[in-house]
Amino acid sequence: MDNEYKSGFVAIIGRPNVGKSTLLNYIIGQKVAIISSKAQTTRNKIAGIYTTEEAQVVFLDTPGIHKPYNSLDEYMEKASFGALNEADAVWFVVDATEKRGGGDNFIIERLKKIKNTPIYLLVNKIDLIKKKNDLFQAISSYTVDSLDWSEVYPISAKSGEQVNALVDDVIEKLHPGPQYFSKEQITDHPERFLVAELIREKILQLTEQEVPHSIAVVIDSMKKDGVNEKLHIQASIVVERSSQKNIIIGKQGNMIKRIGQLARKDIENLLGERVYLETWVKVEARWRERPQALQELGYNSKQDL
Ligand SMILES: Nc1nc2c(ncn2[C@@H]2O[C@H](COP(=O)(O)OP(=O)(O)OP(=O)(O)O)[C@@H](O)[C@H]2O)c(=O)[nH]1
Repeated sequence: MDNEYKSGFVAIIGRPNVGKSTLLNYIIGQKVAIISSKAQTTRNKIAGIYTTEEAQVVFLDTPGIHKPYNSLDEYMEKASFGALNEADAVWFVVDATEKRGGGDNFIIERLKKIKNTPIYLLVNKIDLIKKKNDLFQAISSYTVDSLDWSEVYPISAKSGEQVNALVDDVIEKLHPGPQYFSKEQITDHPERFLVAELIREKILQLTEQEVPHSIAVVIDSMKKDGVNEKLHIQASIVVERSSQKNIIIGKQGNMIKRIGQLARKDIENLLGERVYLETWVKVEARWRERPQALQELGYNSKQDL
């Protein structure tokens, strides 16, 4: 009988928008990675921590992979492949409703270089597939002329179908190891980071087109003046052009108000306390192309890779 405590790292990788963050959130049961229907939502490697009496699994959620375009994209790509080197297992997630494409092949080629680590194929969004044959075709497009997957799981990160079996399976394959984090901890990122991500999530959800990729959110301060006081959070929303600033502020400040209201609700749920949220919108021309600006805005390669 094997009573030893097990632990390990599982990297979740895949093209943008395939449902990696949704899967992580389903498993952890709390909002640790932000979700939106716009691609490239996840920028930093986020560890979700799943702890049971028998095992602890640290999940590394990686930014979606695509061809590097600017400094920020390069940073995102490095973060994704960096996570693979720390992993005891890799979950490659694909979208059952999308055809296998160049982006998938690019990742598959990189995955081929990994030795001695179980690599799973997760065919996600099966709740959207109506015909059995369509699912069969989706799966076989990733199994033929591809990697020799350790396991193949058709799943739905949204409804949770097959997700528990998948988690049990990966735990089964982990080696004995220590419990790295306390059982209450669900992520290793500081609260500030999660708070900033929740604000960014609301902007992504409420604005359209060019604005989303040109924003960063920085938490300037988080403090409490007294025991019974609300937690006072000051946040800056950084954009690249003044036209974007106008969009985020909205007519008579309506947009920024709405962003603040929705973000505050989620932040209060996350932290379990009342929050007073103050936001400013700042213009920083071309911040995505300047490594210095990326560092200042918290995309610190030394710290995060
Ligand atoms: N129907 C359905 N939708 C899903 C499922 N999983 C994810 N989605 C949706 O797909 C979209 C993208 O999900 P995310 O979890 O943000 O995808 P991601 O892979 O983390 O995206 P990036 O952060 O851009 O890399 C969201 O609108 C999700 O609600 C699923 O199993 N079924």
